[in-house]
Amino acid sequence: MTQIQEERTITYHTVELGALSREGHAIVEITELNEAGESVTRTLQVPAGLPGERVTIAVEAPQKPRPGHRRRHWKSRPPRTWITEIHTPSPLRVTASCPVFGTCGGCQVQHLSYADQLIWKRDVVLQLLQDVGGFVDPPLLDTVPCDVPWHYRNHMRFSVNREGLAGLTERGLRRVLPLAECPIAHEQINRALAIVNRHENPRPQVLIRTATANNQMLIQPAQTPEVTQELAEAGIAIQDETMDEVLGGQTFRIRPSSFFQTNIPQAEKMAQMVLEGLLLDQSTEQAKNMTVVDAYCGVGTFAALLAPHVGKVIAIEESASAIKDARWNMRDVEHVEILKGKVEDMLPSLSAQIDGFVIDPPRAGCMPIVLDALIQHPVARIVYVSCDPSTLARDLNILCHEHSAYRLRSVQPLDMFPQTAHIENVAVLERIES
Ligand SMILES: C[S@@+](CC[C@H](N)C(=O)[O-])C[C@H]1O[C@@H](n2cnc3c(N)ncnc32)[C@H](O)[C@@H]1O
Repeated sequence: MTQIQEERTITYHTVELGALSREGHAIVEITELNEAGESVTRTLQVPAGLPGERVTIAVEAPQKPRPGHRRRHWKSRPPRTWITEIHTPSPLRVTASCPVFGTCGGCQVQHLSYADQLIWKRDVVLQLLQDVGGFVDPPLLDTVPCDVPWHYRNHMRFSVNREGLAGLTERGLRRVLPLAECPIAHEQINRALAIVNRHENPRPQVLIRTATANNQMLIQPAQTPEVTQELAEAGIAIQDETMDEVLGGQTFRIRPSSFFQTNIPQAEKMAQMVLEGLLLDQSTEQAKNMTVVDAYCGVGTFAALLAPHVGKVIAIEESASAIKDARWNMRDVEHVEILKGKVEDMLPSLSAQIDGFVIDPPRAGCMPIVLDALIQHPVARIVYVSCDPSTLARDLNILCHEHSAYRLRSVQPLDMFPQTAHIENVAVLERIES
């Protein structure tokens, strides 16, 4: 069936859904006739669908540019697809708790039971380690669950609509969905959002970061004295420049533009994995003689937690604001050297004898020059913290197979972002003695 609504062409198809893609959408193939009457098969991603389900989907043809209008995007966008009716639901389906799930671009797998989210995430990592990493039988552990998989995000970026209301953007569109509350945002953020939205927000975005150990909060742009007063009456202390958060028993000062872990209970577990991975098989005395590098150190999270256990920590970070925070956070630690710059620039010229590395790069993974340095000067142990399993698998392949410099000891998926398709991993590598 085809409907034309306000120049939007929508076709409807009743289909059986295939596997979940890495983006958390169900894959399906549909065959249609094109304008020339030829049969064309397309692969589509169906949000909020699950493998094996029989559903009717609506497929919206991308709008053609109007005559005389320049194209905004060079690449044509995939058609918007949504489920209009579920005929046979999957046994793994649960009712999503959020009223805008499926429409909002924030979460992808709220409709999949939490136990199955964990299994699916491990399967995604396994596939990538095999296909991209070249590991036949990788030492992959089960996904570590988040004890409470809701209201975990301590940092949210909201967009503002024409009426000045802050919310999340609709999947595939730029329309803002004003929100009463978001089920993955920390409760303190939801309380603040409700207050901020009593007033017209003048800027296109509102960024809210909350502490979980106390009532401190950072909001950008700065709020008016009236809003700040209303927040104070709700028990929220708006900070001017920095806020304090506690992780691993230590207090970290954080500026709005510095990176900090988003899910504190899971970050506690991750920090423990980093320490154990790096210090494995080392006696307390041996560890005290180690020099370790915390590359991409942010505000110094791992460096500060490692410092009490090792002889020296070298922490490297490029962001000026994170470096300011890291210097403050480790102001009383003598055996930490904090270097401001890009890891790819600093690493090749490090002269110290290094015993271990923590690397926690952005989604793009490590640049070839960083991997080269790790291969040319192999260290006993690397703990690689990754927020993108595809770049992790690529880098592990280079370190372990293309150059056979390291053996992969373990890969531990950790659910930092429940209800979403994001997957965090901690991989432990050890040098192969030549
Ligand atoms: C995923 S965060 C990890 C931060 C830290 N390990 C933590 O747990 O809080 C990545 C960090 O790397 C920094 N960064 C990104 N590219 C970099 C580069 N080429 N050299 C140095 N730091 C970089 C970012 O500013 C960010 O602070």
